[in-house]
Amino acid sequence: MAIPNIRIPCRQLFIDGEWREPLKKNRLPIINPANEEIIGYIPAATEEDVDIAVKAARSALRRDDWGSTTGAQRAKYLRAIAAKVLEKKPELATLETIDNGKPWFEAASDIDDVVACFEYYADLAEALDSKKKTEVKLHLDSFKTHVLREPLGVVGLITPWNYPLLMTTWKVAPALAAGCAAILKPSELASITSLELGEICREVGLPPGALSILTGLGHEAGSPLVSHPDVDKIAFTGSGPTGVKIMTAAAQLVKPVTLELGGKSPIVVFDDIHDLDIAVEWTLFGCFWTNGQICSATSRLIIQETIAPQFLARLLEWTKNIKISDPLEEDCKLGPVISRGQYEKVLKFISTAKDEGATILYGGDRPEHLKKGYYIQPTIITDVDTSMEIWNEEVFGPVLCVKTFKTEEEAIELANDTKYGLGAAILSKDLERCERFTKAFQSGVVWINCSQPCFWQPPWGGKKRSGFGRELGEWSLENYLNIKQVTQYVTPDEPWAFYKSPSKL
Ligand SMILES: NC(=O)C1=CN([C@@H]2O[C@H](COP(=O)(O)OP(=O)(O)OC[C@H]3O[C@@H](n4cnc5c(N)ncnc54)[C@H](O)[C@@H]3O)[C@@H](O)[C@H]2O)C=CC1
Ligand code: BAL
Ligand code: NA
Repeated sequence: MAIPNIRIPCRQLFIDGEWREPLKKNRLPIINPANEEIIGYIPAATEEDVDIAVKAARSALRRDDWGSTTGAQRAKYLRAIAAKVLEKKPELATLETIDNGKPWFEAASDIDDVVACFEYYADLAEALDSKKKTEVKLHLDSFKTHVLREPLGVVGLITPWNYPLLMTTWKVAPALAAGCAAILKPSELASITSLELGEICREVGLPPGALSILTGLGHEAGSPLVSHPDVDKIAFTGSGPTGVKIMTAAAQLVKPVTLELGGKSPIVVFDDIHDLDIAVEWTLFGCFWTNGQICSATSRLIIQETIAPQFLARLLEWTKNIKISDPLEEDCKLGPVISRGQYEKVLKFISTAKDEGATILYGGDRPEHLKKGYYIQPTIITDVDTSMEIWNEEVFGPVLCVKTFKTEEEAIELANDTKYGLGAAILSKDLERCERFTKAFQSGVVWINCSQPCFWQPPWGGKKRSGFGRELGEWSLENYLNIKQVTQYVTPDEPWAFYKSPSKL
């Protein structure tokens, strides 16, 4: 597919089905991480805009054109959105690349996932119609009970910058499938494609207020959404500290939250791998894909001592072979990290590792041939101790740290030696051993003989400080439904006879 040249659209906030200027008229720069240039501006919403969007969402839920839709009717909107996204795939992939820095072909594959995800939730929306009302068998005949699965209400969706339109879709598609009215707050570091989703919703005639899109800063636009008394739920993906703030604010209103907060996932490699090169490639992909900015990145390589020298030598050769370039170049495999802040943060992690006594086996700096842009070489760090920051903290950049082990027990202990619990991977020919690790890993996702492939049908989410709740699959739909018990007394002419009846008049 040809990579198109493109103009950055200038958008306003998408509220109540139309483009509206933020009340305070503030805008934020869009920065292309590949050349550090300002390439446009996004609107910056504040509390006042959030309030207008919440009112529009409430009104959508009250109106028949959204609030009384069947799942099958909502499925039509979701399929129309999917079709439009597919039609605009080259443009959207390019916008994603120049906003986020990920290689164009990765962005294009994200857009394919976006399409598939909207289609998948269209199917689930349809299927919801037959599950909307289900009977619950009771142990007696004088009552009967059924359960209604209703839209939860107005939901706030706060998303990160690493998979901008895809993370938006993971939340928007199930929320709309369930019949909620959603307000999306994308990351200020990569909002362009989420705003384009607003244009797509307008083009397909999604009823006003079913989805509003408020770009802006976390504390100005995200925080008022979390604290708004008329927002029924928050779904969040992002950093741990922001997750804590959101949970604390939501707790004041006893507002449910789902939190996906990243991690420090292990990849355990045994000496009985099927093939050295295949295992090396999964190890690289597990940590360096998406420029290393993946919440589930397997950024701790735990390698069996017997194979370590050979494995690391080959890992080095493969790493040197990774093409680092402008992400719009066709065979780019590693682009820049998202922002100046992230660039400095990642380099600081590397220098602290050095100061703490680790060895930078490869990388650790800006690639020499790229003078501008937030580029960092793929970096491999050895001689790592479990007390070091690099072993314990999420880097969110192309940095892999390595530790060796002798026994299975030691490998499990190292794998679980983290406050996080999102992903975990094992590479080994012995499937019984893989089974033992699957049980032992303290994580929400396990990969066997691979790392990172992520499909929309299974559940996604973590445990420990990686957060809680599950996205994707049918699990995500449940996040946006209210389960209502309806119990009926079926013999209303028979007295309940709990109190003593007074004498008849
Ligand atoms: N789990 C994941 O997928 C991600 C993890 N991260 C981690 O987070 C670090 C910092 O990246 P940031 O973009 O600063 O992440 P962040 O957690 O601050 O931002 C994520 C989203 O939350 C919003 N937000 C920020 N403060 C908020 C508040 N008080 N109330 C409501 N919403 C708020 C942001 O505007 C953005 O939309 C990265 O270095 C990385 O380690 C970043 C992006 C994704
Ligand atoms: N691979 C997808 C999920 C994430 O990094 O947030
Ligand atoms: Na950007």
